[in-house]
Parts: sequence; C-alpha cells; structure tokens
Amino acid sequence: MTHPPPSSTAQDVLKAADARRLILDSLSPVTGGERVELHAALGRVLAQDVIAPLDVPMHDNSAMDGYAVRAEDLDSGAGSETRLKVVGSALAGHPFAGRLRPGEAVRIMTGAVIPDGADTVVMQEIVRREDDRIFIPAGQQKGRNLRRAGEDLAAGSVALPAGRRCGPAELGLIASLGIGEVAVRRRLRVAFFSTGDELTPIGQPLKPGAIHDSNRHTLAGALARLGCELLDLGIVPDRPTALEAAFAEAAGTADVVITSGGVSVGDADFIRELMARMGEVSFWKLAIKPGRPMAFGRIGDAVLFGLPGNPVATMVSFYQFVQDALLSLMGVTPLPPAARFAARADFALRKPAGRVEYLRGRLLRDGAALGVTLAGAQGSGMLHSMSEADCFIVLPEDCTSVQAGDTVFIQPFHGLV
Ligand SMILES: Nc1nc2c(c(=O)[nH]1)N[C@H]1C(S)=C(S)[C@@H](COP(=O)(O)OP(=O)(O)OC[C@H]3O[C@@H](n4cnc5c(N)ncnc54)[C@H](O)[C@@H]3O)O[C@H]1N2
Ligand code: MOO
Ligand SMILES: [Mg+2]
Repeated sequence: MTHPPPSSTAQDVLKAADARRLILDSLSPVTGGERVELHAALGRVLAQDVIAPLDVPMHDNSAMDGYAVRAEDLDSGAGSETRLKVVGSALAGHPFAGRLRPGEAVRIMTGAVIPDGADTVVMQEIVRREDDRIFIPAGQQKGRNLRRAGEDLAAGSVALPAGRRCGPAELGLIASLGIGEVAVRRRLRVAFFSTGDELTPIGQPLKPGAIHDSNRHTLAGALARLGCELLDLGIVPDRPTALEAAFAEAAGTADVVITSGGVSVGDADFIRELMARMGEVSFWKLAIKPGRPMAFGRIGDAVLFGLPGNPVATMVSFYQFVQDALLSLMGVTPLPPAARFAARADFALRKPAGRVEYLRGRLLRDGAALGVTLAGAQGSGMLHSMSEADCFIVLPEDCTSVQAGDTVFIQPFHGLV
C-alpha cells in the first residue's frame, strides 16, 4: 500500500471544537429498543417519556415529627400559647383514622398522612407536652411542615423525558411511581481492536521490541462504563489484508468501530487509507495534544473512529470526541455540557501556541479554593500519570505559558465517564 506524502499544511489542522461539531452533526441515534426491568435500567437511555401515573407524594404528609393541628386553633399573633388535646397519633404507614375537631391535635411523625381537619404541623421541639395536653407558642404559620400531594410530581406529568440516561436518581424516581419496567433504547454495539505488530496479549511472552496491548483494555473499560455492548476483536497486525478483514467483520456487526494505532503517517500506518477505501473517512490532524491524528468515518452504517496509538492519546481522543458521539448514538438528549471548572495552578510551564493541551492533573483541596497540580510526566505514552490523574487541565490554543497562581480550566474525570 502506498502513502500520500505527509502533509503538514495549516489548513489540514482542525480545531477540537470544529471536529466535535462535525462528528456530532453527522450522527443520529440508533433505532430499536426493548423493555427492561428497573434493576437493569442503570445506564440505559429512555426510549419514551415516563409519565407519572399518580401524584408524588400521593398524600399531604408531614415533613417533621411533631403535632398535626388546625391553624385556626392557634394564636397567630404575639399572644399567649395555645393548649390542645392530643387525641391520637399518625405514623408513616399508619394514618390517623378520625377527623380533628376544634381544640384537638394528633401526634404525627415524618411521612405520616396529615389527618382530616389538620392543616399545619408544629415541630416537636417547640411544643411542651403534659400528659395528653400540648402547649404551642404563639406565632405559628398556617401550612408549615407539610409536604403537599403532587408537589414533587403531579399525576399525568412527564416524570422523565425520553433521551434521559438512567442514573441512581432516575431509578429511584421510577420506583417511587410504582413502575417496574421501562422502555429503553437498545444497547450500542461497539467493536474495537488494537493494531500493531508489536502488540502482545497478556500472558504471552514478549518478543524483542514487543509490548503488551493496553489500549484495548482502557477502551473496554471506558465502553463498559457507558453501557455499550462490547465486541472485542483483539489485536490485528499491521497488515492491510488482516486489517481489512477486521474492519469488514467489525462494520458488519457493530454500530461503531473503534481502533487504536496505525493512524499517523508511518510506513505501517494503514488505517486511514483502508477506511477511505472501504467506506468514507475524514482524517484529521487536530490542533490538540496529545491526540493529534484521528480518523473519523463510516463503512456502511457503522461509524468508525481510528484513534491514535499512543495510550494517553487514545484516552484523550476517546474522552474529547468519542464519548459524546457514543452518547448521541445511544439517544441521549441533551448531551451533558462539558464540565469545566477554574482552578489555581500550582505549577509553571511553557507551551507553543496553536494546540489545545490536555494535561493530566490532580486536584488539590486547598481550603475553599480548588487547586490543581500536574499528575506526573506528560509523555503521550505514559499511562502511569493518567492513572495518578483525576482531571484534565485544558490549556487553550493561544495559551503559551502558565505561572504558579494562574487560573486554569480543569475537566474532572468523574464528569467524563
Ligand atoms: N511524522 C509524524 N509522526 C507522528 C505524528 C505526526 O503528526 N507526524 N503524530 C504523532 C502522534 S501525535 C501520535 S499520537 C502517533 C499516532 O500514531 P499511530 O496512531 O500511527 O499509532 P502507532 O504508530 O501504531 O503507535 C504509536 C505508539 O503507540 C503505541 N501503541 C499503539 N497501540 C498500542 C496499544 N494497543 N497498546 C499500547 N501501546 C500502543 C505504539 O507501540 C507506539 O509506541 O504518531 C506520532 N507520529
Ligand atoms: O497525540 Mo500524540 O500523542 O500528541 O503523541
Ligand atoms: Mg504510527
């Protein structure tokens, strides 16, 4: 296979934001879905709105442990305290059966249904009790300490919109509605393989110049966290026929194909040409570091990402471009905004203008302020500092230096996956 001469003209280089937009604009969600039981819905994307079949909460209930009373019995001014007779009790799950009459109160616990006739709860701490009598200071407000029926969700309203990815809060909310099964989009099928003659699976001896394949394991982890169905196609050598067969198999079975390595301009870098021959491809030199080369395209209906081989470049490309693309294909709407926070740098460095740099950083909790330090050496093959890091420090294209004390932007990893 022949290669076009390496090109390094400025117009080849795309800004990260433009590449992201180009990718997202070209994608639409996969079709098809299934119904799953609630316990299996974590990480899944709702295919339909979830409508509340009942009010949440279902009844007016108490927000405090105390006494349910009738506000009109109380002295609302600065006068003397009110004396009431305790005629019964209401606990969560055990409503008071009767109706409150003038001069009466019911002992009530948090979550218990407000008895008929009562309209206010007075918290226990401000009430004096003597046998079955209570004394309430003047100045209580009508309607205090009540949680109204339907105040969280009214029956018939949209509890969760289609396109929402279910996290713990969504599972709890769906359960609170008494719904045990939800309609979700089908899982995204993602095929992935590593490319490179030097790559050796764990457990096999390393020949001279060989290394263990790590990218497949980082990708498997990142994809599993997103809830994708994984098709691990292993290691494929730098041989066009082998790569072509792997692409054909992957594109025939998966929605998305992700490869790592072989995407630059070296003599064994065949990915871009193969993708172009088998389908269509936009090859980009991106104005970012690490992760400069990346191939994006399609073979048939399958979306392809040819990620750069350097292990940290693979991860940066995944988090900056692939993750949102996968969420979009999974049907997530709206995509979560990129979480960026300002932090005080405790390091100094210089960088050339022109590329966004994603440095591996470690957050420092320095009193109320957020600080950040470098997580270690920043070579694009160095996974150790990636494992030490809990955020990317994002230095924009036009930044040329950072001084200790400068404000920089960070992306926490927990916002990425
Ligand atoms: N003349 C140029 N050379 C390079 C450029 C460039 O613009 N002009 N870009 C550099 C950048 S930036 C990167 S990143 C790499 C991308 O290279 P490839 O995608 O072609 O990847 P390989 O050449 O196959 O491998 C690069 C490096 O990564 C190691 N690797 C690959 N796969 C794995 C894996 N699965 N597990 C662990 N390590 C892996 C591989 O052994 C190499 O060391 O190109 C630069 N060159
Ligand atoms: O993406 Mo490359 O990692 O800048 O070396
Ligand atoms: Mg290469």
